[in-house]
Amino acid sequence: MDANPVLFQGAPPSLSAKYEGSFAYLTIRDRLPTILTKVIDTIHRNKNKFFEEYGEEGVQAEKRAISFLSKLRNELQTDKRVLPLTDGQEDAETWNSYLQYQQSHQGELSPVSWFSSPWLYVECYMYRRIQEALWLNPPVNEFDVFWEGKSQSFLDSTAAITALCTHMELVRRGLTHSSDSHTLDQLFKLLQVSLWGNKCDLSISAGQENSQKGSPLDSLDSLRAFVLVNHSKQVWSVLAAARGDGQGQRSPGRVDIVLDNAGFELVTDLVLADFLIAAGLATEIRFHGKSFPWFVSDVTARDFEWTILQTSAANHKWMSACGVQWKRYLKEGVWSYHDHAFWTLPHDFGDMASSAPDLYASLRSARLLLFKGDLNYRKLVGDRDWPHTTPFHLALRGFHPAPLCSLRTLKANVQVGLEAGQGEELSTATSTWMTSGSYGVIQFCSSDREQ
Ligand SMILES: O=P(O)(O)OC[C@@]1(O)O[C@H](CO)[C@@H](O)[C@@H]1O
Ligand SMILES: [Mn+2]
Repeated sequence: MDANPVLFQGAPPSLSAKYEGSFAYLTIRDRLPTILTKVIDTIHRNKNKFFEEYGEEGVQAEKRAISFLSKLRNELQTDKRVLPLTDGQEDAETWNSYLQYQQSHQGELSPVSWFSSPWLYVECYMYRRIQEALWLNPPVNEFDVFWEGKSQSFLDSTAAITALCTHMELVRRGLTHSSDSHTLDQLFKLLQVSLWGNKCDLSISAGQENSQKGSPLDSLDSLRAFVLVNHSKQVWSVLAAARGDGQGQRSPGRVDIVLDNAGFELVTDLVLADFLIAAGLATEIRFHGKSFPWFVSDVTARDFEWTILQTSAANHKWMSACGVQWKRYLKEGVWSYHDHAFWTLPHDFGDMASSAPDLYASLRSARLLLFKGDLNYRKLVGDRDWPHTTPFHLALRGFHPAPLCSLRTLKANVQVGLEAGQGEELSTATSTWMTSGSYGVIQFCSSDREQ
C-alpha cells in the first residue's frame, strides 16, 4: 500500500492540537490520556485471568504491556516525537512511511509530535500503538482491551434492542403488501435510528457507560430538529430507482455499510441492513469493520459475530427471530463481513484510491455506501477546518467511488454542507453543537458530483 497521501490543493489546514484550547487540543490533553489509563487499568484487572490462562508467562507479559502503555501515555502527555512502530506487523511499514511523509511535510524544524501534528493522525496512531503494546507481548497479544466496554454496552441496551427487533419483525410482516410510501417511511425511520445509534460511542465518553436506554423509535420526532442535513430522499431515490418498477431490467444492488461502534449502534445497522433486504431495496449487504480494536468501541469481527450470536440466542422471541434471520443472511452470502487494513490506517479517504486501490475498486461496485459515525466523517472530509458552507462533494476531495451517505452525530469540530448562516445560528444557540453528539447529519453525495 502506498503510504503517501494525495496532496489536495486548496484544502484548509488540518484540525490539530497545535491550536491551544481547540477540541483537538482538549481531546489530546485530556481524553486520550484518560482512555489510555482505562486501558492500563483493564489489563491490570485481568492479571489473574492471564495467570490462570498462561501461568507466570502471562503475568510477565501483562507487566510488559502495562510498561509499554505507561511509556506511551508519558510520550503523549509530554508532547514527545511520534515514534516508528516496531512490531513488524503487515501494516507497520505503511504506518512508518506515513510518519516519514508527515515529517517531510512538517519540515525538520517541527518534529512530528502529539500536539504539533494533525489530530486525525495522532489519534489513529495512539490506537495502533495500543495494539503494538499487545502484539509485542504474547501471550496477551490477542487480548481486546475494549471488549468489556463493548459487550457491556450491548447488554445495557437490551430493552432498546428488544424494542427495535420487535419493530423490525412487525415491519417484516407488513412488507409483502406495503406501498412505496410506507416503505419509504420505514426507510426514513431506520436511517434516523441508525444515525442516533451513533451517540453510543465509548470514545467520546472516554470509556464511560454510553448505552441506549429507551426505545429508539419513540424519540425520532423529538430529535428531528437536531438533524442538520437530511438527504434521506436522495438515499430512497438511489435505492428505489435501482429496484426498478418491476418492468425494467434494473435490479436492486449491493449496499456497503462502513460500520462504526459495536453495542447498540451495531444493532441499529443490522436492523437497517435487514430492512433493505426484506424491502427489496438491496440484494446484498457488505459490512466493513476494523481488523483490530479501534477507537474504544469500533466493531471487530469478534464483536460482529458475538452480537449476532447474542441476538439469535436471546430469550425474547422477536429479538431471537431477528438474530436467526441475520445468521441466515450470512450463511446464504446475502450479508458478508470484511475488515480491510485500510480502515485502521492513518489515511483519510481522499487517499484510498492511491493507498488501497483494491478497496476503492470494490466500493465502486456498490449501489450505495453508508458511512457510520464521526471518525468516518472526519476521514471523508480529511479532518480539515472547512467553512461550514463548503459543498460536501468538494470536501470529499475526489473520493467518489459510488453514491454515498454519511450517518453521523457530530463529535468533532468539522461540518460541511450547511446552509449560509446555519453554523452561525447554531453557535449562537449552543457553543458545543459540533462536539456534543446532540446533532447529526444524513448527508448524501452522488458519485457523479451533481451535489
Ligand atoms: O466515530 P465515532 O465512534 O462516532 O466517534 C469517534 C470520535 O468521535 O471519538 C472522538 C470524540 O471526539 C473523536 O476523536 C472521534 O471522531
Ligand atoms: Mn467509533
